[in-house]
Order: sequence, then structure tokens, then C-alpha cells
Amino acid sequence: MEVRTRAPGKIILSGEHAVVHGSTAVAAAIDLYTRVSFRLLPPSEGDAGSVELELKDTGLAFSWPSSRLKETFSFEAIGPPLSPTPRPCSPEHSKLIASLVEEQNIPEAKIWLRSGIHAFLYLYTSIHGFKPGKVVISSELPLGSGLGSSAAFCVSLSGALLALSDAFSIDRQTKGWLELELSELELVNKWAFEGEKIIHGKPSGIDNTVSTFGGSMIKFRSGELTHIRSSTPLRMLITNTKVGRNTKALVAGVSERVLKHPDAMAAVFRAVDSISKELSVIIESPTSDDVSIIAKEEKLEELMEMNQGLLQCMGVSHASIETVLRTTLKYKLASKLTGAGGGGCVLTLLPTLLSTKIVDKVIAELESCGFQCLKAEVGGKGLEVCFS
Ligand SMILES: Nc1ncnc2c1ncn2[C@@H]1O[C@H](COP(=O)(O)OP(=O)(O)OP(=O)(O)O)[C@@H](O)[C@H]1O
Ligand SMILES: C[C@@](O)(CCO)CC(=O)[O-]
Ligand SMILES: [Mg+2]
Repeated sequence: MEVRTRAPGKIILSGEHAVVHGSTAVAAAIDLYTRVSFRLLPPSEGDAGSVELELKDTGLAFSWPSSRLKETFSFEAIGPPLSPTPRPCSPEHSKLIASLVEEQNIPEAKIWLRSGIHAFLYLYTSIHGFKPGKVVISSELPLGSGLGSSAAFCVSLSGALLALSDAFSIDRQTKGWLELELSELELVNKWAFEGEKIIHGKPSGIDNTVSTFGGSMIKFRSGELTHIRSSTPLRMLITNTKVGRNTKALVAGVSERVLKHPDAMAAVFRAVDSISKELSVIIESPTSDDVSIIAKEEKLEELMEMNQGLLQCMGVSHASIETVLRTTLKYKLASKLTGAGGGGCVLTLLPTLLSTKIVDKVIAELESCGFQCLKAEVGGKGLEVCFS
């Protein structure tokens, strides 16, 4: 039996980084997905089989003989890797996994894949031990660009692994895409969070939570999710600066600034918290006509600009992001970075009454700078599962 899963990426409308330090953030799923297919392989005679991973986006495939995994994890200090409940990857466990990743000779140019492969091995062996199996992963999301590719990777992977485990009492004969029960989604989210810890270092959990549960829009603070409903659909342009960056390093950079300037940074995080709270109230506020829609969108634009200013204070903007901000401002459009920053993606609010002609002009100018503009629906389903 094979299981397929898909989990969405996300945009953060306000509160990235500050959310790691306890502030409120507002985010939504987008309709770009990471997809996983997984099947357990029958061991052949005289051979215990292998755990195989194919990463379609990079054209790379990896394989670990089950016997090699067994031998590595026989190290007494960590005990068997199988775990019925989500738990963090201990430093000893992490060292053993790092040695298994090391053996794979990942090309130097793709060394950034290491953390994802590390998370894969941790989740696979924790949920299925050394059982041979094959996992194939592909994504519509740009990787390492602020749209939550790491969370979509961990959620779709955890969902697929759990769907073929004893942890789920799901009817595997049902055809088509299924949404899981709340308790099953919660379990997926917890495992995905452990995977995100391996990739991000110190994640807030917002990305995996949005990817797991989806919904129209969410407010997130200290692990708590509240669904909010936008009274008018928001149109966002996503511009990928194509400048590569790494969330773990950016999150660590902000923590260093907190150590150096604790009072100033606490004030910055408080300001972000207020912005996110106000943003969520405005998003939910009813609109009756064009005048009230324009007023609402102007407030949202101002809050996005204020949040961007504070992200600059945190040291996570980038010259490429500033170029996008300057370009969209020429058309009186407000933008902010989304996700970890340092390059990656920028959000621009496209007001409801903005003409298609202007949108096309902005996109053409941004693309002439070498950036890539993406159109994505804001809000949508979280993790889905399909058996075949
Ligand atoms: N489809 C995929 N195939 C292989 N590895 C992936 C895939 N998606 C994510 N990854 C892993 O996640 C890492 C990118 O995660 P990172 O958190 O830096 O960026 P992001 O999640 O796209 O952005 P943000 O965290 O700002 O939303 C990659 O380096 C890789 O290890
Ligand atoms: C930068 C950050 O706030 C969002 C990354 O999408 C990190 C996190 O919350 O885990
Ligand atoms: Mg990430």
C-alpha cells in the first residue's frame, strides 16, 4: 500500500522572528504544496532491505541499508529509535544521524539539504524504526525562501509516515484526498515540530502549525493557534528575490541581538505584538462598501510597513528586499519581507481596486530586476492524505 500526502506552504503577514520570542504573529496557508509518497517495502530473502529517500526537486536520491541503521542505533546511550510519542532529537541521537547523513556524499553545492535529510532520518526511524521503505518528496514551493518549505516538508513527511503506522486508526480503503481527525493532525504537528527543530534550531512552531491545520488565516502566540476570518479576501503578490538564505542562521542572528540589546529588542517585540493584534482585528472587521474596503486596506498597508521597519531593526532585511520595497513603493504599494528574511520572499498587498494593468506593470518591473513573482491563493487546506 502507498500513501500520498500534501501539505501547504505559508505566508506570514506580521510577526516573524518576534513570534520566536513570544509575540503574536498572523499567517495563512497558500495553495503551493509539498507532496510525499511513501510505501513500506517487503524485505527480500537474505537482505533486510533499505530505507530510500528521493528528493525530486534536487534530482538526488539516498539510501540506507536497514542493517546499517540497526548497527548505528545499537549504540546503547540512545536506546531504540522507535518512539510512540513525539520527543526531541537528543544530542547523542543527532550525532549518530549526522554520521548517516555524512556517508551519503551530498554534493557541495547542495550541502543545505543536510538538515532536511537529517530531519527525514529522525522522523523515519522514530516512527518506523529500520523497516525498509521508500519516500519520494517534491515541492511547488521555492526551497529556503520564506514560504515555509521546511515546515511543509516536515508536515507532509510526518503525515505520510504516521498514516502507514499503528498510530492512526484511519480507514485506508477510503479513496480520494482525506482530511484527518483533529487528534491525528495534532500528532502530525508535534512530530513535524520536532523535524522543524532540526532544520530551524529554535522554531516558534507557527510554520508547521499553519501547514498542518490550514484555514483561512491564523493568529499564533506561544504555541497557541486562533483561527481568524478575513471579511474581504486579501490579494497578495509574492516576490521571490531568489537570494538564498537559511532560517536557522537568521533566527540565531536575532537571538544574538537580543543578548546584546535586551531592552531595545524587548520593545521591538512588544511593538510587533501590538501590530499583529491590530492587524488581526482589522482583518476581521466587516466592510460594507468600497470606501470601507479602501480604509481597511490602507490600515493594513501601514501596519505592514511598520512591521517591515521593525524587521530591519532585527537585522533580517537585505539589499534585495529593499529593492523590492522601493520598486513597489513607486506604485504606492506597501510590502514587507515574509518568513525569515535575509533574501527570500517579499509580500505586497494588492488593493482590491487596483487595476490589472498596474499589477502587470509592477510584476514586469520586479521581474526585470531578476526577481520572480508568484501568484498564490491566501488561505486554504492544511495536510491531506490519500491511499492507493
Ligand atoms: N522539497 C524539499 N526537498 C528537500 N529538502 C527540503 C525540501 N523542502 C525543504 N527542505 C529542507 O528545508 C530547508 C529550507 O528550510 P528553511 O527553513 O531554511 O527555509 P523555508 O522553510 O523555505 O523558509 P522559512 O522558514 O523562512 O519559511 C532546505 O535547506 C532543506 O534542508
Ligand atoms: C523566522 C520565523 O519566525 C518564521 C519563519 O517562517 C521562525 C519561526 O517562527 O520558527
Ligand atoms: Mg523553514
